[in-house]
Amino acid sequence: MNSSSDYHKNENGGTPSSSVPANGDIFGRVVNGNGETEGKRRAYLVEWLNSLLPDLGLPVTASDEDLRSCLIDGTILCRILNRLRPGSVDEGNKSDQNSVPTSENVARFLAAVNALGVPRFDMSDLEKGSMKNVIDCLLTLRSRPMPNLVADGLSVFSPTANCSDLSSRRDLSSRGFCSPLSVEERQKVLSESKFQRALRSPVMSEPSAGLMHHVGHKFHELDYLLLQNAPTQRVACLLRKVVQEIERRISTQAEHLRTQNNLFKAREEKYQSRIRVLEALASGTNEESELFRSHILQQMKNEKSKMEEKKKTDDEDVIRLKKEKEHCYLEISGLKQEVKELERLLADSGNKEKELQANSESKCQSWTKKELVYHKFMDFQLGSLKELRLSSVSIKQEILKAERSYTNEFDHLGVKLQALADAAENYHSLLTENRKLFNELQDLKGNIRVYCRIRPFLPGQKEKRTLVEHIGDNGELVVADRSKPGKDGHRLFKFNKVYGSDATQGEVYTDTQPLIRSVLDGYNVCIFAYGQTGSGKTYTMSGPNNATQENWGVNYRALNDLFDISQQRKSSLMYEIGVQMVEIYNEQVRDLLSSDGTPKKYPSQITKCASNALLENLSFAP
Ligand SMILES: Nc1ncnc2c1ncn2[C@@H]1O[C@H](COP(=O)(O)OP(=O)(O)OP(=O)(O)O)[C@@H](O)[C@H]1O
Repeated sequence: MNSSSDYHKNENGGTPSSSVPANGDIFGRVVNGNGETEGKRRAYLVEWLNSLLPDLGLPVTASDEDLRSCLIDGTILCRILNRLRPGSVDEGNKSDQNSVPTSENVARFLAAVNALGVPRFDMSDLEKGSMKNVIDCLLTLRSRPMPNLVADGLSVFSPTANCSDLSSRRDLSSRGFCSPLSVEERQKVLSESKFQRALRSPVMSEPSAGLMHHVGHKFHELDYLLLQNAPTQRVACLLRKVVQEIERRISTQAEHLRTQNNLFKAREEKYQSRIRVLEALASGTNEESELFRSHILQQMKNEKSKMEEKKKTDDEDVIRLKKEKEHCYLEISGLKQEVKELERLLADSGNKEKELQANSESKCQSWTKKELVYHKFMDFQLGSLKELRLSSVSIKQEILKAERSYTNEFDHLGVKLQALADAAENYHSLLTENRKLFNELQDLKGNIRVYCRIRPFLPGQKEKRTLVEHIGDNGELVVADRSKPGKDGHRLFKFNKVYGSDATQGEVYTDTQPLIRSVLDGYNVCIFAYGQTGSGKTYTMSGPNNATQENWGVNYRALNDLFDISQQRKSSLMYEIGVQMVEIYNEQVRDLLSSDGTPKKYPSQITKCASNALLENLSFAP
């Protein structure tokens, strides 16, 4: 019963979202005028009419005259009735207004309303009278559950139709031709009505474009969420919901199509059986029944053709819906793949997020450690900086102090330097005087000095006895030859100095060394050794073979002093030192520094000697 009530409510154009109460009780109260104003009732009516006929476009604040001008030709009234009960009345087409008088449309509407038992209005009310009756009539239609005219065996025919006469219908009804339908037929018709309602339900009435719009809206929402960086899980969930919604709608559509198919088949069978019954009846009746039969047959044929057309249209709808279904399946499969891809991406992003999180945590820890280290380092550096500042201050003070002391010292040094400069001025004169005195001393010692050195016995001569009897400090040497008698046995020799057999190379050089200084003072000096073979000349002048510094002879020591003294005097004097080396043997002079490597004989006797004591035509090594 509830579904039936809902059905009538929907059939009458009530919508749950409408601000006009869909409940008939409310309109009943409006009709009864229990406090509601006429304007409000008219507004209710206008709103209902707009919802019933969306193309009507009446303003809610429409006046009685607006309503009258809208309803005066009767076309809208017929459309209202046909919307409430399709096929109830023949609608006058706007384009046919010239051919169909407007009064006929109103008359058809009034006849149909009268048949429904709804309080009607007069033509004059609509033309020029009060619109109250018109509004009452329409609101009653709105509020009253609309009887199923077919189900109730009622049909509103056009006044011009042959069977519009109610009496005829009553006759037919009494003969059982137009009697109320059986319970089974009622249920079928009711189910057909349910089917039609299902077709007009939000699911079925929602065209595929609307469905796609809904899906598109979901995707638009998805895009919006993606743009808003919504969690990917929420996006995946939303996609799943979209897919589920599409699947649900497609399955609902398929179910309705199957139901519709079954209904059409059942209805076709019913009409076929009815045709067969009527044909059987027609075979044995009179003229009246023949007429009725032909009428019924014609009507049934018309209905059959209409149903076939409708079936054809529905088949086309089925094909179209199947195509849409396939298209939706394809879209669903695509969406599923996208969902899988998104889930995979979600998993990847989750893993990456974890990795990044772990990396960021480890980096954060390392940076924290580094920060601590840097803080410590900075503290240490700041401490060091403070110490440096303090030390720099103290250093500055010390520098200032040192500067002052250096200034004082410089003053003292200036004084000393002045004294040194004064002393330096006298230095050269003193030095010259010193040299002069030194060389005068050398002259006093004698320009020619003869020293005697006693050679010790060689290792194989230990059994021999020395002839030296006495060596005096003043250079006396007494040689005693016991083999010779008298004075010949004792000979006295006088030298500048006599060196005993135990005298070292250094002691021998001690008396020669001042002469080297005289050389650097510009005097010519000659040192030579004289004696018989094996007496020790080479040993004294050069030293033994492989001699060390300790055993150096006079030559090496003299050259060494030459270089030392010249180095000491290099600030004031520059010396050029060279050497010539010759051997004179058996009155032959040999150049020992000859460049060809072999000592060659000097070509002539030494007859010339340059002022600088160099031998002419002899090799000179600088
Ligand atoms: N003062 C000395 N102490 C130790 N040995 C010495 C000393 N004088 C000379 N001799 C040794 O005596 C030997 C002869 O000496 P050296 O060759 O110097 O004599 P010479 O006078 O140069 O001989 P020659 O005229 O034949 O060249 C050498 O073996 C040398 O080492």
